[in-house]
Amino acid sequence: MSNTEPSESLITTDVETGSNEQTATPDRTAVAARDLNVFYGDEQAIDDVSMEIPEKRVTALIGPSGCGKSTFLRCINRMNDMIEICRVEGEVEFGGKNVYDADVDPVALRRKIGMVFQKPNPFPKSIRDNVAYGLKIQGYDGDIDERVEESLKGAALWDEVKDQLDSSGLELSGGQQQRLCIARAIAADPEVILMDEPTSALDPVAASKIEDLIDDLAEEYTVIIVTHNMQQAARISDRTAVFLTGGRLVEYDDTTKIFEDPEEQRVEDYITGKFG
Ligand SMILES: Nc1ncnc2c1ncn2[C@@H]1O[C@H](COP(=O)(O)OP(=O)(O)OP(=O)(O)O)[C@@H](O)[C@H]1O
Repeated sequence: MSNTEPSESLITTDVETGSNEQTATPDRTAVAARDLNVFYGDEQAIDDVSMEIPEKRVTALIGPSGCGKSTFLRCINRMNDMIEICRVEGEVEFGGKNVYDADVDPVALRRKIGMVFQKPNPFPKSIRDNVAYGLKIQGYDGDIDERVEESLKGAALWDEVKDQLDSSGLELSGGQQQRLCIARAIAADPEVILMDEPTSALDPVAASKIEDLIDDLAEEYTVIIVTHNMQQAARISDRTAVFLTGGRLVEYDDTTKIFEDPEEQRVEDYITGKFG
């Protein structure tokens, strides 16, 4: 939330030299979870999680299967609203507001906080309409073709599809379909893009293109990504949050710190493959 003071832990200073000649710009917080608890019926999936996620950075959520990463991600844009037995307590602050406040429109929220899923899910429509569909529904009054082009460029797909915009999105390869879904999210002009294991259904070459794209996206958007692939988290993220069983956030820090010198033995054990 841009009107919130950045937390001290996110302020980068040159500790070694104490130099303040190059004053680093402190990261601003894009999304903050506060005392978040999530239940499916009687079962608790997220246990009292608080964390501030910096703007225009890549934040990775890692941890063993079932530890609540996807649940946490889905809380951020209220995708869990779709799950009847799911109950959320606590707050997720975005844009200076708790997204769970009664006056927040979840549809508008999801335009600002887009989502990309594990399996690419383009609509059975043309490439153009996949990107334009949301704009049309929204009653966008700008130049739709221009926006389609910009979004496809932003998703590093334009050069590959510019001559076939009227072909079905389903005819694209898996990696291209995933980039089309990213273009669809970008078209809505989001601030945050949530990604739930966006490369796990792709071959290594397609996955690597998405990783490069994520790096570019972070220049403009806040990216929050769930990944099972620790090398991927280490390669692409600035911050890493480690969740362990029971939906507890065990450690959250700069990615290099998490991977090179974690505070918690449990985190080191997880990262070195001793469990999970
Ligand atoms: N729709 C649902 N209904 C009931 N329980 C659910 C639902 N979704 C998740 N859970 C439970 O909540 C807990 C956390 O699941 P979640 O999918 O968030 O974990 P995860 O860390 O993303 O797992 P994975 O890495 O396997 O995708 C698990 O115990 C899971 O069984």
